[in-house]
Amino acid sequence: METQSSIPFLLRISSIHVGILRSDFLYDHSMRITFMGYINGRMRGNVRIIFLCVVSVNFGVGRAAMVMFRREFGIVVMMDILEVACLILVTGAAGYIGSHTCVSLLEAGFDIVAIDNFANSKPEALSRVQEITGKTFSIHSVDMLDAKALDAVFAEENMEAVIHFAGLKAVGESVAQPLRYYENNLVSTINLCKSMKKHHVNKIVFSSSATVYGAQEQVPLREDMPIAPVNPYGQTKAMIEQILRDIAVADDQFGAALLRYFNPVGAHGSGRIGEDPQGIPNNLVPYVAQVAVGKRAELTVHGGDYDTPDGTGIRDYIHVMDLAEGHVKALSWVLNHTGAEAFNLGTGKGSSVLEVVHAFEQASGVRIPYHIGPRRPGDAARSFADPSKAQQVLGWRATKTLDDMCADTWKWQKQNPNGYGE
Ligand SMILES: O=c1ccn([C@@H]2O[C@H](COP(=O)(O)OP(=O)(O)O[C@H]3O[C@H](CO)[C@@H](O)[C@H](O)[C@H]3O)[C@@H](O)[C@H]2O)c(=O)[nH]1
Repeated sequence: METQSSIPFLLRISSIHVGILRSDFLYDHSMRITFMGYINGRMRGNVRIIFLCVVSVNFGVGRAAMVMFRREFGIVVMMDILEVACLILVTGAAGYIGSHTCVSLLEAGFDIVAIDNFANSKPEALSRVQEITGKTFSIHSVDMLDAKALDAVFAEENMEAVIHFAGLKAVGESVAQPLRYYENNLVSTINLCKSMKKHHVNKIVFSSSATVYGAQEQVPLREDMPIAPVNPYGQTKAMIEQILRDIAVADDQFGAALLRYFNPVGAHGSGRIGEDPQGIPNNLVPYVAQVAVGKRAELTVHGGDYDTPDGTGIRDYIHVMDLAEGHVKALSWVLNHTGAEAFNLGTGKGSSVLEVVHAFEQASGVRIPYHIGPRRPGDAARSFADPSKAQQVLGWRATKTLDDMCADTWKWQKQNPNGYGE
């Protein structure tokens, strides 16, 4: 496996522009391959025509470095004969990781189609994605258990690939309601794969989870370790990974990136989008943020007697914007590859519960009251990634620190004490 970053694209003749060339003219439009005819100003019988073929398929990298003419006068004829229109379906787009990934996709130059049933998320998240990026996209309010409604989206839009986030995700709830989890997560994915096949869409990035590893003794966790999920939520992630692997065996055009996230936290740097848990947060950082903003009295630390330096559990927290960038890299990879591959998306560095609490206190300037309670059933003492495969194959690595994660979470929480509201 080698790092690969070129992007396939659709070609279409889009437009012809004729204009006056001024000094420092800059034609800056990523995502286009532009064929330029330049007629210079000295029209003395020997009109010189210079054809330049300008290639920009860099999805945002070095946009401004495209073409610069330094001529005082002249006529420029620009014919956009080829246009990249790489349209990506994002399922569960309004969710926490989905909405942040939409921002990264749009900023990288992809077009998106968003679908969500808004069972656990708010349309406001997508309005804010449009506000942050200044870009619009179509939004379909669709429950993926409704195969017909889902297929209608495929019939209407001409997608290249899918990023599949949609699914139920609460571990405790999955133990209490296993059938609901198996039905929702598996049937919606099967409906998705059927529509993909019918409409010849054969590339997918799947939102898996480090939870598929279960309670492993050995850390860091590597993709080639056997997986052994310990709750129905984790089982659904492992089963979907297997479904996608099986499709890849049956269809040699099919490509799937299975992204195993560690502990996503943080928010977009604008503070406009972030995690908006329903009810009492199950996860550490949203809970700490709600204590800091005064919505909860104190944190219960689940166990202070683990075999770790301060006795509290260790996890690999990863900034949600690093994770979002990981999806863009995985998408670029999957568009150029077939087969199914799992990738850990983590930092490779573990932090204890108390380290998180103290980093949050630093970032917010607010003291976080806590007490040490009993261990939470099913929790491992430590879990962190070996992220080297994603680095080598996708060319991705996390860059943000725990302090960045806490600062951005705090900004979001302070600006939006009630999340996206009603
Ligand atoms: O109120 C709380 C909540 C959590 N913790 C501790 O904080 C750490 C992190 O817990 P949490 O934020 O709930 O994350 P995980 O239990 O590691 O699970 C997350 O990470 C998994 C991936 O490894 C995902 O699959 C899960 O969906 C996601 O909830 C653990 O040591 C917990 O015991 C507390 O002490 N108090």
